[in-house]
Amino acid sequence: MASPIISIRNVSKTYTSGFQALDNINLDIHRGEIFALLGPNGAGKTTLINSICGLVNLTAGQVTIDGFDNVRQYRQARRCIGLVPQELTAEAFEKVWNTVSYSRGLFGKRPNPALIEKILKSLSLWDKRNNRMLTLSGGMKRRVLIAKALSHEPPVLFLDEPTAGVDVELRKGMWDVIRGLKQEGVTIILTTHYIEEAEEMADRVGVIRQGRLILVEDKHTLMRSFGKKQLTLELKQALTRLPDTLQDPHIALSADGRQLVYTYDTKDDTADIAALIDRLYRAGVVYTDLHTRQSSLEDIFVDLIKETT
Ligand SMILES: Nc1ncnc2c1ncn2[C@@H]1O[C@H](COP(=O)(O)OP(=O)(O)OP(=O)(O)O)[C@@H](O)[C@H]1O
Repeated sequence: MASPIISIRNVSKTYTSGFQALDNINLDIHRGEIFALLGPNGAGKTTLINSICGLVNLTAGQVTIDGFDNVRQYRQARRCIGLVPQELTAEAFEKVWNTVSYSRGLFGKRPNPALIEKILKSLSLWDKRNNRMLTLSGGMKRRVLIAKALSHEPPVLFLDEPTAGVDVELRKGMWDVIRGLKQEGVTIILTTHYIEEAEEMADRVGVIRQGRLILVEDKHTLMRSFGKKQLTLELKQALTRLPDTLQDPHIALSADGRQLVYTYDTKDDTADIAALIDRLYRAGVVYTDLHTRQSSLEDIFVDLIKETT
């Protein structure tokens, strides 16, 4: 297997306040993947990103980026990274084209107007290139920050809450941009509060809680192994209680007695829908409709966070 593009070994961070924000994190990021870092507020996501990018001094441990140690070889390591911070900071009076070109210059790269044009076009910012930053909407400002982060052609892009406060349509547009970057070979690490965002895009998911990485898993494997399915039957007549023949830990009656919900593991071969239907028939339970629902990454995430509380 190819060497990881980022390697994080035994990383801990205790702020000067004495607060331990990261506790012995070990993680490899694969080349070309989209890795989503999930966790509740204050879990340590931004601290981890900032630690990798060399913006936070590590208390212990080591990070290498494309083989470069992010402390001893800071300049080389930093060149490999584009960082889009959570906060929308921008030079208000600067024009879009200038601010993006300037960012490239900061990394000692020669001007490359054709590249800047390509980046601005891919982010639908081309017609805004002569606008001053203060005239842009929040969604546009965020895209300018992505353009700045990409201006020096880094192989790795960090996106801290890329779609926070962005409306649904723009969020979907942003997802397309991120997918496009992956197709160009950029490795992407993002944090998000919108679990749907991770479900939509991530190849792998990491869950961080109270400074500890409690799970790292391929998204599809995670959804298969933790996923549950629910079969809901709309009853013709409300029941006051479940008939004795239907007493089963997998079967529940809704509070109003109008729905019967059968929950089963997607990987459980013993889940037998035909047998359930037969039991309902024998118990004289008549239903008018039925539908199934697969648990989302959000359900899994909420369960995970609960379990480790
Ligand atoms: N400079 C600092 N000094 C002291 N404590 C800090 C500092 N920066 C962050 N913290 C604390 O470290 C913890 C982790 O913060 P961090 O911003 O990494 O969390 P997060 O997972 O990114 O949260 P959010 O989802 O709210 O952005 C929080 O409890 C925060 O208060």
